[in-house]
Amino acid sequence: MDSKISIKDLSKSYGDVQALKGINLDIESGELFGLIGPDGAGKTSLFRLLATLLLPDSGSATLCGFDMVKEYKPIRNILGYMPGRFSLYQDLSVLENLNFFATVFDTRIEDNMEMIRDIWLQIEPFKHRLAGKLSGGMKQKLALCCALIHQPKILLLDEPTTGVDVVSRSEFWQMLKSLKAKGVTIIVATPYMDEANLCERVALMQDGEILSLNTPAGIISDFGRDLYAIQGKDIYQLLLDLRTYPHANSVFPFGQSIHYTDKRDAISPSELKDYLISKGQYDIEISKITAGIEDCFMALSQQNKVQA
Ligand SMILES: Nc1ncnc2c1ncn2[C@@H]1O[C@H](COP(=O)(O)OP(=O)(O)OP(=O)(O)O)[C@@H](O)[C@H]1O
Repeated sequence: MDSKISIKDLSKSYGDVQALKGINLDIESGELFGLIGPDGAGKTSLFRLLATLLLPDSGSATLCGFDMVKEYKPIRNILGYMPGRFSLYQDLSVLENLNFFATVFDTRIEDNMEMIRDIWLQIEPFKHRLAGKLSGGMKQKLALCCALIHQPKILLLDEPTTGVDVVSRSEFWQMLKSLKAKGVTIIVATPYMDEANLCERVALMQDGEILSLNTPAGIISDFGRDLYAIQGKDIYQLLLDLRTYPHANSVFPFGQSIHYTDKRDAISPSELKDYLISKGQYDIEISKITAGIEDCFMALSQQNKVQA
């Protein structure tokens, strides 16, 4: 069965808040796709519409060829949804949770073991432990097993790695790659820009709109400006001084440095350094760097706000 997702002009508002503003998106069968954006971008609203838990104000979507509104029943059978926050029963054991989700879909754990075996083996030693007593990483693995127990064709994962340690995050992405190899179409929503690089294609979202839709490499190659990392002793004053530099195009704090682009095509770092020294800065280091997804997101977001 073709497990494509096709979204056309999808909009959703809650009162005055326009959560989704005419989203158009096609996701191929078996693709590992990322919805990347900060809190409030509209990722959960899009998932809840696709999971047939909300009705759109306008627009449409098909999943595996089924219409999201008219054919919601077959969609519920071919879709696995792991919501961001609550999805497990904290006062049921690991095994009881899994059994519960299997029963909801009128199936049995043993009939679907092939699909979940790799993940299940990691949590089986804790099968009698209450879900509420599991670590964050273990809860996430159990939630993934529960979302997969009916062998869905499409899997929606809403911020699955939020609040999870680095090792569990990396293990989780490894699991997603194995699921993709089994042919499951996967959409992962995440606020972590670095996770974009683990997807085949991503949509960068903000304020209910898609700012860019491409492969991670394509998004980076569209950045189109020289980017500099600037360090100095007083990072906050450095930020203020750069923001008042007449040639500054963008100035964003980034860890221990400031990421800077200039309005001019070519710049002389020594001229910029002289300006900063004239402002009382010292121990300044300026180095040209390659843009990351977060730099691209900031640039697109700034551009979008200027156009609005
Ligand atoms: N039930 C609701 N009632 C009113 N406003 C809502 C509701 N659900 C979401 N919103 C608003 O819609 C916008 C999009 O929210 P949504 O939850 O879809 O975004 P998100 O990217 O998933 O962010 P988050 O991680 O915070 O959930 C936000 O401004 C949010 O405050």
